[in-house]
Amino acid sequence: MSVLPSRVAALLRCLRPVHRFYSSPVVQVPPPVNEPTLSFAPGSEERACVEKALGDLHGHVEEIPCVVGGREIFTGNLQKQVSPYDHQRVIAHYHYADKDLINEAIGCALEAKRQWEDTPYEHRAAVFLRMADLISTKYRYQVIATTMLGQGKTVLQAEIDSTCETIDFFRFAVKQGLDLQGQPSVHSPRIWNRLEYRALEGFIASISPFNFTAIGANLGATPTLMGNATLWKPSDTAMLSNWTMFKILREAGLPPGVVNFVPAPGPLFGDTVTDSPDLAGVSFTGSSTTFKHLWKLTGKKLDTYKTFPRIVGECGGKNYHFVHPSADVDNVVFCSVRGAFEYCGQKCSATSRMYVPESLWTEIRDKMVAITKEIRVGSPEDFRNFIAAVIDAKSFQKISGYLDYANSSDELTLLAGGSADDSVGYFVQPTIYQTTNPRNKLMQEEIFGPVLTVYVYPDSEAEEMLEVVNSTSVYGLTGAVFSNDRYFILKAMSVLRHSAGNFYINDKSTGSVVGQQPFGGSRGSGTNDKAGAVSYLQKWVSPMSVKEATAPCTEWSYPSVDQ
Ligand SMILES: NC(=O)c1ccc[n+]([C@@H]2O[C@H](COP(=O)([O-])OP(=O)(O)OC[C@H]3O[C@@H](n4cnc5c(N)ncnc54)[C@H](O)[C@@H]3O)[C@@H](O)[C@H]2O)c1
Ligand SMILES: N[C@@H](CCC=O)C(=O)O
Repeated sequence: MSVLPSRVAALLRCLRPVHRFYSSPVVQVPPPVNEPTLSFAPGSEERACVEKALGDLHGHVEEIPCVVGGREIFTGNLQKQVSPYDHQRVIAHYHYADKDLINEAIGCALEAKRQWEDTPYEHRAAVFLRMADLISTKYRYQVIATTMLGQGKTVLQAEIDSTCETIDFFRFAVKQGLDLQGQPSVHSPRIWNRLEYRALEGFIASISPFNFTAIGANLGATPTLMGNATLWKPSDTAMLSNWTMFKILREAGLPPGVVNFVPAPGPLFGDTVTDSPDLAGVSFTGSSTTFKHLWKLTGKKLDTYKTFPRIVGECGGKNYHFVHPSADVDNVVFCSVRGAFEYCGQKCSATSRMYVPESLWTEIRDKMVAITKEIRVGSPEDFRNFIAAVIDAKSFQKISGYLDYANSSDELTLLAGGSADDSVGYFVQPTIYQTTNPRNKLMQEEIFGPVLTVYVYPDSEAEEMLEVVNSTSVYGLTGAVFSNDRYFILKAMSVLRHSAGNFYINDKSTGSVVGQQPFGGSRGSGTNDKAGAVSYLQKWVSPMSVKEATAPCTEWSYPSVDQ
């Protein structure tokens, strides 16, 4: 048979438009909406429920095992978790894993992953939707109470974190996980192109911080939505709430070994997981120091891995409020008090440096100082208190060190607070300093406590000050500009472009909401993969392009080759 006709046909095929097919999702998922935040106002039903849940925990000391491949393991290396606002009150004993158990957990994760990654997306998603519903209903008050007790959150802070944000993480992830599985829309004749969204090859080490129960749950569980298996190392000081979350994952039907709950000393865990050739990813949230250490460890061991581990890290911040002379004073005052002092300044996004024009300073100072003096500090179980204690002795000492330095520095004037007392709990008074040096270390370093430092600038230098804001700290997490001058806002956004991953206009630097303001920063604040967004989930898939020919190849040469 002559090759010419088929060559001509091939040529004609090249000239014809390619066929296009439009794919539709195989399944649809319930459209996610943010979980409504309950008020816990006096007399409300939810107030009564949370009081009961707190009452149920009185005198109770939870014993927390490691859970590896679905087996609860009580190693006997017992640690204790205390309540930060009453450090004599032990709320949990937890068992530390050793190196061998961490390695066993890696083996279990790899084993469990085989079946889990072959499980269709909708079945994995169903578990996540179930987890969200269990938290929203049956376990809402238990999750809140364990977060209040263990991490010292007031009821509203526990609600927005441990229930609302966790629920949002899970429900939005289900939708985002589907959205990210886009398919090629162009197919040449007799070719079908597909993308298979594989889990990563290996296991994921999820290492979470103390300050958000939701972050623990998100780091521990969410990568598994895409078919992965994790080792979740919770923070020592968030153990009780994180254990409560883990039990909910289990009850929702997450198969054994998909998430392995592995309390362990941080450095031992870090060293052991990075020693494994099967390390496929690190999902970390915590301090920049710990993250850099982990990154260096993986870098040093890079030649030992089967694949390049994905490294995601969300870290610290030195978040600012910049006030322009055109700003609304009361808005600045209320936002700054909340931004700086809610949860004792222990949100990574907490406002900790502030720039105020001379013309507004007297009014802003007087109002902020008056409110700060009114703030009640004490046990969150007493609903009159606005903030409780900082997380532990180490943090208390670190913050006290900053107060000692500031109280004796010529560059800083104490306006409110400035004292701390750890006789019962780790209490630090909400504190405001004014500095004469915009680059004083209180304007640069993350303190992670209720300490706000203010620099007052001449009104005429507002634009020049933006560069000072931009270049003062190594972080780039959150920041806010308060102004009613649109051109100034525009200018600020340009100069401060890389100073914040979450930028606020006329609002506080804290309080991002999943699905609305994807969260994360760059510079020293991390890899900015945006928790709660599709970009975070994307890190946990390794797409495979599949090209399938639906008819055989009929020739080996080209029309351009003369016969
Ligand atoms: N950017 C964000 O989204 C975000 C969110 C929450 C908290 N944070 C940051 O987290 C910090 C507070 O959290 P923290 O005090 O729990 O942080 P941390 O760095 O002390 O601890 C975080 C986790 O790392 C573990 N760890 C410690 N050393 C380790 C090692 N060598 N190897 C492996 N794991 C190790 C800890 O046990 C803990 O589980 C603040 O800096 C805050 O800004 C950032
Ligand atoms: N989502 C939180 C930050 C989490 C870090 O601690 C906020 O925006 O306040």
